[in-house]
Amino acid sequence: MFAVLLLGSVLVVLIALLFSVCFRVRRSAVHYRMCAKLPSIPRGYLADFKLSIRLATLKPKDLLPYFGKILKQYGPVVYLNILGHSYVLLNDPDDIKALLSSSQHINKGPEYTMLHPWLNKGLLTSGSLKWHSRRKLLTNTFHFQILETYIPTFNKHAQCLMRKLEKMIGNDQQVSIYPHMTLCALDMVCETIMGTELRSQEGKSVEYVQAIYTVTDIMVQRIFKFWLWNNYIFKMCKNGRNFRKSLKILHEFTENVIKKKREKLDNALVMEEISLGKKRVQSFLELLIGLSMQNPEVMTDLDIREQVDTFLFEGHDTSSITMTLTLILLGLHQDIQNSVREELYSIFGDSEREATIEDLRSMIYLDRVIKETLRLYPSVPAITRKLRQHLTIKENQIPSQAVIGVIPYLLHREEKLFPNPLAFDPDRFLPENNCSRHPYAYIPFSAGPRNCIGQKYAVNMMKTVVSAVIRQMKIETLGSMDDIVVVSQLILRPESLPGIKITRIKK
Ligand code: HEM
Repeated sequence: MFAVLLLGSVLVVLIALLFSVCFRVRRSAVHYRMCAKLPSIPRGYLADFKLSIRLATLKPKDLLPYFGKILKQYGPVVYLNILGHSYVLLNDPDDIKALLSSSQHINKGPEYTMLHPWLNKGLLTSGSLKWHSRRKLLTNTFHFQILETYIPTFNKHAQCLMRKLEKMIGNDQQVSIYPHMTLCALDMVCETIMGTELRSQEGKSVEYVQAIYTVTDIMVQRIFKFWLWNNYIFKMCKNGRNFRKSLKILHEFTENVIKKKREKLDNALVMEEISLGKKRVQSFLELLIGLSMQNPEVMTDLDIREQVDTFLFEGHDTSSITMTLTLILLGLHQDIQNSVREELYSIFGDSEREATIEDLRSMIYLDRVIKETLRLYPSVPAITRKLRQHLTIKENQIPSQAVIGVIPYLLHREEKLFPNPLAFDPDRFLPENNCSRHPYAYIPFSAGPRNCIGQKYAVNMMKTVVSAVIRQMKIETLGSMDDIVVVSQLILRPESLPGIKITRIKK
């Protein structure tokens, strides 16, 4: 009897396995049949293998131009088979709208899993279920009334930056502003969102910033170098060891930020008020700590750390490169810089007072300058999604499980969307020019339900810093636009930038 039962069970398991294999093979066959109908670069085992090798061996600075060439030759919809994985590049605003505006296609591509050891399932990397509840929760902490309270902190750190830049005035030295902008942005994000002073501009968190560079650099290498995909191989190689070392620095840093905040809130009464919802929640870290007290299983320490890591990274790295490039581009276009300064004089006159939220709103021309900087150099140069269902775009149907890549860096340089695309011209964003443009032709903050939660925050921060500099200093860039060399490392990073010369403006 026992033997019959055992035999029966084995049979059931075998049949289930057989069905599962058949289902997968069938699904895979359907998948590849649908992919075969998509416009593509030359196909075949050899061509696919060559493509994978090419991507793995390209220099980082050549990646975006390489995808640019592919899109020019085969686009705007191109299928790529990278080691058996289906990728589809989209470069038409209508198709991009179909993808990004959908509430179905909100799961990120597999490259984001490389971020998991660092950001775990923070807002940027989480999948649908967790993402929905967290996004709803955290959106409140970016309400415009809360953003307004951040302006004095932005001013404080902008003034600290000014004091550092002033030391570089007049001694004919070439200034590399990117490291200064990075630390300034980090101080701002940490103090506003986390409510904790970092003083990185005073030389306190250099190790953290260096660790971010190491981690993002290694992650991008891993995305394209398929032999590093395997966890064991990765762990054993030099890159894997450096990655772990830097990760330790990053996690200790954020754990410290959280610890400091917890200490600040250690006053039992304040804690009680937060958990009872009596106190107005000011920073998002307070909100998360308050929730973890009410419901420790729903908001664990790891849950808090993943959001802190995500917001510190996304918040400072994206804005610092944009502020740097805005100043460099203004230094290359003196007429545009003068127009920005005129606008600032019309707002502030000769006064040296700090900017208010109303002032920032009045900086309409500077707004266009920042938009144009983000057009040429979107801080997030590429976005991916993994389809959970088929996606229909015009005559093409892309199967579920395919990974879609949208590359704002290339989209924003399309001649038919932005004539003379390499020219720096803020007037492209005059209302009369905006209204005839497709809303998905310009997407530096992405679009749809998974767009950037920090967009307004970032614009306020960038206007505060750039206006503080341009009100008091003349920037001259020593070089040309060709000297701006950027690479895609999940976010845009400079490979080399022209230096600038700073002169004080005589009043
Ligand atoms: C120039 C500044 C910025 C740019 C260009 C930018 C751009 C973007 C883009 C394109 C995305 C979508 C990424 C994707 O789909 O993979 C995104 C997401 C995100 N950004 Fe920003 N960002 C900026 C500043 C900020 C700031 C200041 C913060 C926070 C303080 C922030 C927090 C986030 C978060 C948390 C997400 C994930 C949102 C989600 O998936 O729901 N960003 N950002």
